[in-house]
Amino acid sequence: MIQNTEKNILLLNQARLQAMEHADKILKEKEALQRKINILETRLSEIDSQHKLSSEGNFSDSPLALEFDVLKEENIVLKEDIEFFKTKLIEVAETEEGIFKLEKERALLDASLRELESRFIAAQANMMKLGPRDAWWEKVEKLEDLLETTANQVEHAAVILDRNHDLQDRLEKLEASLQAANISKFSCSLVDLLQQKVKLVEERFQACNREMHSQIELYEHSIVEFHDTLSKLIEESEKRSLENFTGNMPSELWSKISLLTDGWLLEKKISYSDASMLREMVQKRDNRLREAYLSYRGTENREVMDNLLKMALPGTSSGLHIAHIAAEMAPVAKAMMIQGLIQTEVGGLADVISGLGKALQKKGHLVEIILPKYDCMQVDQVSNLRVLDVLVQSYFEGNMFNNKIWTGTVEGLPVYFIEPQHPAMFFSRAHYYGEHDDFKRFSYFSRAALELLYQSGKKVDIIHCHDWQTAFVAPLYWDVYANLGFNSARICFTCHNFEYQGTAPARDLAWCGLDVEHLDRPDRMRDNSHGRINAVKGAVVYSNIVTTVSPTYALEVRSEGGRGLQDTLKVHSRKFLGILNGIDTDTWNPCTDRYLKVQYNAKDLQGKAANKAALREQLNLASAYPSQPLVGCITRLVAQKGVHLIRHAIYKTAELGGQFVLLGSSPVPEIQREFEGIADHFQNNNNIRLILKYDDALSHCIYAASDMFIVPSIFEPCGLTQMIAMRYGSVPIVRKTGGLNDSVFDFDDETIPMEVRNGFTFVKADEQGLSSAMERAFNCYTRKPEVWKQLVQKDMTIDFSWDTSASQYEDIYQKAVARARAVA
Ligand SMILES: Nc1ncnc2c1ncn2[C@@H]1O[C@H](COP(=O)(O)OP(=O)(O)O)[C@@H](O)[C@H]1O
Repeated sequence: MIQNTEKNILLLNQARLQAMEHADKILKEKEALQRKINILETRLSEIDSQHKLSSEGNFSDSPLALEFDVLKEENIVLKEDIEFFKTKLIEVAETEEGIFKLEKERALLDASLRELESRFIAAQANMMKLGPRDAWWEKVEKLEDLLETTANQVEHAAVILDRNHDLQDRLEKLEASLQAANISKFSCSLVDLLQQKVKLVEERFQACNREMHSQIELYEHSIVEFHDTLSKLIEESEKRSLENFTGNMPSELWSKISLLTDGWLLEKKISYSDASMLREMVQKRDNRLREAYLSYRGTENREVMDNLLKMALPGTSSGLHIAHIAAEMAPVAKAMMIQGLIQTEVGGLADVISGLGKALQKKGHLVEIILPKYDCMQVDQVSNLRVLDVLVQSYFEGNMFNNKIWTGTVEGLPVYFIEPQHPAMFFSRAHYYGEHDDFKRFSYFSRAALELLYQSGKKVDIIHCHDWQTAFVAPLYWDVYANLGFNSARICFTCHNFEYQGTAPARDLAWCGLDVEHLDRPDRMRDNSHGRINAVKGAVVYSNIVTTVSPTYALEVRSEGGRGLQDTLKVHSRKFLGILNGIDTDTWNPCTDRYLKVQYNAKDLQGKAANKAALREQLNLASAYPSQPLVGCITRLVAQKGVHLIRHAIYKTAELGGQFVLLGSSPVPEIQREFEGIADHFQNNNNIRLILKYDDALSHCIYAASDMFIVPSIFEPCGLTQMIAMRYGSVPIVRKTGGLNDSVFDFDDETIPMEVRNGFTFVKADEQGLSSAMERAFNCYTRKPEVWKQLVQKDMTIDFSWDTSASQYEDIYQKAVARARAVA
């Protein structure tokens, strides 16, 4: 469409050039006309003098004298006509003035068009990234229409010029007639003819004049309208680009610049100081850098680089440089269910990395993620994935190994993927976790990730590692890299689940270059209950900040929930705290969720009902009673999630006359088999459905369709499903533990303010507790539909976004950095 617009602009310019030529012609023609009129006047005066001569010769009484008298009168009339002609010519001149005015407008229009063209070119660069484009296209279409109208008017002006030609022809004929009149000594009939022709010319002139004026008026009107649209378009374009660069897109853009910078540095194309200046500008969201990048994007890499460097002026930055080192990240490396005996932490961590990363980036920090390059990751979720023209070497088991470094953006965040060139092919196993050599794989990765940061010459403020897989980063950083002068950062370690601690024989620590003797001590990395070393313990001891994913869980793990680490956590309690996770409110948004049959919001619950009907149809559930309550449950089927209580909830729902949908699968074969048995049992029951697999799309539909949501966990570090359920208007029924205790507040608990009560809870992990909570929920649903509706609406509007949690992380990061700077 932009190309068409540009074509139209070109056509319009051509038409205008033609119009100018025509205007020149009109001028010339006018001059010619003037000359001819002069000639006519001369001839008439000649005739006059002849007439005089004749009068002096006393022909007054002769018929010739009479004829001369008549002619004299005719001449007078003719003179008057010529005078009239002259007036008309003046009017033509005025018309010319109009044309000149028009010409001026055209010049203005030309300038505006040139500006528009350049804005179009600039806008083209961003066009593909603009959000909803309908309004934009509408404007462009309107502009195109206007251009077309203007072009038509110019064509019309050309027609008028043609008519002027016609007029000239007629004048020529008039002249010829006059000559004829001269030759035949002014016969009366010829004079008549002359008069008629003059009249005709006059009429033509008038018509032409009127038409010209109306065309000029129309043209002027179009120009005004054109300018209006143009300024609106410019205003809108500026607004859009501003929105664009402060909204979601800039993340992507800044991430790209950041990745380019690091790539050039690693490829030794730019110096450390240039790279850090560029990074600082990225951190400050410096507009000059953005503009330089946009204008040189698509040209040679060298050119982009030179121009970005030109922009790199020293400055100060308030944002932090934060590098997350993790084993998962949604949606590119969100762990999948693995059939096998090994229990794996899946799901939650991946969501935290992208959710927290995006929220911190929005707050103005420079956030980077380092992940392993798994062969099974979803590469289609990475933008601009490319391998750097450099190999980063890292130490492992006494040797140096090459690592390929891939870069790309995921959800607008810059991500580095490390692909080890190690014979064991650590991350080409078609699985994320659950390999016999996981300890080796992830200690290798931790070392390589630090090596990447070190070799990039980055002055990172915070290195944030997660769970046992990257817990090695903390001791490696302080025992190895700080000694090399790479010590600007503070280490934050988040344990998402103390169930998994990464233990191994002490000697295995040496693989990644850690000093076994130095670390295999009760106050360092030796496990508290057996002789192995413990990766999570090492991170707790060696990190500057230690967090877990909810305040209640942080309390629980200081007693038996710590799975042996309670004493260590108590010793380090001053740097340990719980921060409740958020949910990704872009992914989990019933107003925009593309998986839903109908999108809806808290004010319009009809949409929710439509999703319930759609899911019932999809799963072949009874649909005779739209208000029959539907209970949902989406979970990994592992002991932590309270599988026996989930099973009980299915039967209890059937007993209470509701419908139950379970989406889940288990890495534990016995549990998987048990639930397959329950699924078979209810196969012909049109109120119970068990879908024993991992299905992201279906999970969205279940959140939207269900009225209640069961989370009966034995322990739950944070839990995301209860928060997602609330956002979709499904009231949670949960056990009071960990993050469930921090996010769900019992509807009937009068010790809590009414406005925060949002679900149904039970304390004891037994069937009675769950049954009683379910009965209370069913009661409220069936007996007090209005109260229930208000509860649903309240739940849907609770803010579970990452914003609050990210602010807490920001706060502890900043305190740690400030302490470090004070010490320095
Ligand atoms: N079978 C499944 N199919 C689709 N999504 C699932 C399934 N099981 C769990 N999930 C998703 O995984 C995430 C679970 O996060 P969380 O509640 O923190 O539990 P976990 O302990 O598994 O990390 C949620 O986003 C949930 O929707």
